[in-house]
Amino acid sequence: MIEFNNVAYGYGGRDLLTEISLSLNPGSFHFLTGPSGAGKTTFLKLCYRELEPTAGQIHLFGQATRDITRDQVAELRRKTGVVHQDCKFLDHLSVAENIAMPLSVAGKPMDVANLTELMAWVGLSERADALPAELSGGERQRAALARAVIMSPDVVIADEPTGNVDWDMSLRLLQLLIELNRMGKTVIIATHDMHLIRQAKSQVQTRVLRIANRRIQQAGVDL
Ligand SMILES: Nc1ncnc2c1ncn2[C@@H]1O[C@H](COP(=O)(O)OP(=O)(O)OP(=O)(O)O)[C@@H](O)[C@H]1O
Repeated sequence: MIEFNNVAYGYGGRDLLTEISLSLNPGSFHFLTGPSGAGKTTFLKLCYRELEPTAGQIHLFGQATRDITRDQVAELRRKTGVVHQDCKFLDHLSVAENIAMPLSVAGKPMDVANLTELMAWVGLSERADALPAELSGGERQRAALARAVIMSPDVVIADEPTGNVDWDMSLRLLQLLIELNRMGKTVIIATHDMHLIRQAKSQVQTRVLRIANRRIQQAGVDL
């Protein structure tokens, strides 16, 4: 589903990531960890073709990213739901309208029942008409997750989804991501939080990837 073949990426001519070869299978659950500035967000951006590698090849859904057309990029983005680290919203629109935004951008009709169900799933039914500025950190993250999955993507990528929330909320967010994985979605989570990884390991088969020395290694079982 996501294949890296001897990939390198750097900003300004200096490699940040190098010799990355790995394969993420459909339905798998991955954590990506590593020190601040190691390149986690950069790696995730390569996984949804926000960035193209400076060397090597990436295949997403069987397609070489280098060769794909603009239309195919749009299609590929629809298959991948992303929860960004800073989860931005359109401040003048309600939470429900923000969550439904990917549908309007794609020119798809809004299925109200589906939106209602999705809002209930993330526990935001009561906040549908609120403005983003009125949400707590945990509510923002859950709204961002709902927005990321409204197009029924095959892959869900979350960049530090629990960075600014307490432990109870972290567990709640993790639970939602585990549920998505049980529905068959491939899940990739970047996090510093080893407690979160341990918690997930007790519930779901996960692979932990760690960035060290510009390379990505599979972490051992000692986490
Ligand atoms: N657009 C950019 N231009 C130049 N340098 C960048 C750019 N984006 C990121 N970097 C640099 O690349 C390095 C890796 O950034 P990245 O955000 O991928 O790391 P990270 O592991 O996600 O960090 P954190 O855990 O702090 O979020 C950092 O040194 C960062 O300053």
